[in-house]
Amino acid sequence: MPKLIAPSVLAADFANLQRDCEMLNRSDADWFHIDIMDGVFVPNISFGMPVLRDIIKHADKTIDTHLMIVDPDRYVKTFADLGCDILTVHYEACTHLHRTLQNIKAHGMKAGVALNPHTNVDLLKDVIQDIDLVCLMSVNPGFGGQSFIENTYSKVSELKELINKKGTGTLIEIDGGVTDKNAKQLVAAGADVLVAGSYVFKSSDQEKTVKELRELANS
Ligand SMILES: O=C(CO)[C@@H](O)[C@H](O)COP(=O)(O)O
Repeated sequence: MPKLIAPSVLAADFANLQRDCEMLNRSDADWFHIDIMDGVFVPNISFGMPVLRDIIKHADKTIDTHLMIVDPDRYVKTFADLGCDILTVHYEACTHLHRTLQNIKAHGMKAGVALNPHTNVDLLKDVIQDIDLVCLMSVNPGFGGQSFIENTYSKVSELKELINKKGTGTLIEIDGGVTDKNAKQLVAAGADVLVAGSYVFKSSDQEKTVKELRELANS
């Protein structure tokens, strides 16, 4: 399976969201990565349902939604109704993670779990068979444009080993500080999906950057 690129819309120009969505539609991006932040689980607020509705209206690719919110169960139905394809919740925000994952799947979405940089991948060993995607945070969640945490490579390898051992086919997504400098090493360690925000949207030729990052990840 080819390695996937999921540009993070958090780094888009919010005054020109339709333009940026159309750029992603034209580009080699595989998914739209959407960050929802509540100002409680993380010290930042991104955007909510009305903005997400408009993004989805203009997006013609898989909608990969990363919830950085407390008590995500409250909104599972809402995100399903809006048209999200993948719904990722934080391990650290879920008291009953297994129940939350079943809830997401019951609403017709793929279920993802994100881990903060300090959270050990071993904690997923009893639930990995219920997870479609693990999002390893390679920065502390809450903001775009931060530096990649080098310890991520060993976490990817450990997680890949767990997934292979259990034979679950769970995808590994890396989120935070992804660039051409770390993409190849992340893929070599076992990553399947690379999220890139600033690296794509702050570049002078965004479509070309997506194309080159995708080629690099699959070389
Ligand atoms: O979830 C987050 C941040 O919390 C990410 O999705 C960022 O949006 C990635 O941005 P860059 O680090 O690539 O700028």
